[in-house]
Amino acid sequence: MKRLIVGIGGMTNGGKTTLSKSLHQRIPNSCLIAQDSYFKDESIVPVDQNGFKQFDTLDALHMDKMMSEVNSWRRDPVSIQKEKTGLDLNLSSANTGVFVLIVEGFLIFNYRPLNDLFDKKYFLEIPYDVCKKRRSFRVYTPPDPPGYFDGYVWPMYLKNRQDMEALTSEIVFLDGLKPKEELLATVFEEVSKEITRLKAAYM
Ligand SMILES: Nc1ncnc2c1ncn2[C@@H]1O[C@H](COP(=O)(O)OP(=O)(O)O)[C@@H](O)[C@H]1O
Ligand SMILES: O=C(O)c1ccc[n+]([C@@H]2O[C@H](COP(=O)([O-])O)[C@@H](O)[C@H]2O)c1
Repeated sequence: MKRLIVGIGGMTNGGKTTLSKSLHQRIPNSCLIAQDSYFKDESIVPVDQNGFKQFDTLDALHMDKMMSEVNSWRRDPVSIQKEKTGLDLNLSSANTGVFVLIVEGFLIFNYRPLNDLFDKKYFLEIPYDVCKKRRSFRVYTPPDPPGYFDGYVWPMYLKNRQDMEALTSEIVFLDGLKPKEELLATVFEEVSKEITRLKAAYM
């Protein structure tokens, strides 16, 4: 049984969730893990010197829990898939197939233990004004307070991006302004090639 782990990183509102969900739908035997399911409760997230809650850092996330999910999949992708989809796989397809884990999130390449696991890394980027506009339509829990984007989110993006580039390489940067269908086609084609390569190596 072969495994492939694909990372869909990117800026806030770059289009990670949209792309990852479509990719998951298109790829058989795939699972999806989203980093924003692992935010700590706001009551334990500290504020910075400006009074802004510090959500845009690894400390705001239960990365231990996220890693344990990822490692469960690595140990036994068939069981995890069955758990998530309710569908059983026959043994021969379980043995010969390629299982794909899609991991999406804004800090997935900043966390070394996770970053080390990716076979393919994509990063969706969009310009400042588009990012600010898309974010203004999103309602997080808790919602962004006034001034949060310019006072906290954007400066943290710049810092996190610098840290990411110091830590990792081989990232494919994607222009998040491109139509959703085009982004999906690009990534799907590359991942499909990798699946074919792994299948051939298996035979
Ligand atoms: N390629 C795209 N072109 C235009 N809008 C997009 C594109 N991808 C996503 N969006 C929109 O941008 C917003 C944020 O998308 P989302 O996938 O939730 O981003 P992220 O998960 O990176 O925060 C949503 O309103 C979504 O419909
Ligand atoms: O999902 C949550 O619980 C949550 C609570 C507060 C804030 N967030 C924001 O979620 C952002 C990352 O998610 P995303 O989908 O915008 O990439 C990050 O910029 C945080 O400020 C997310």
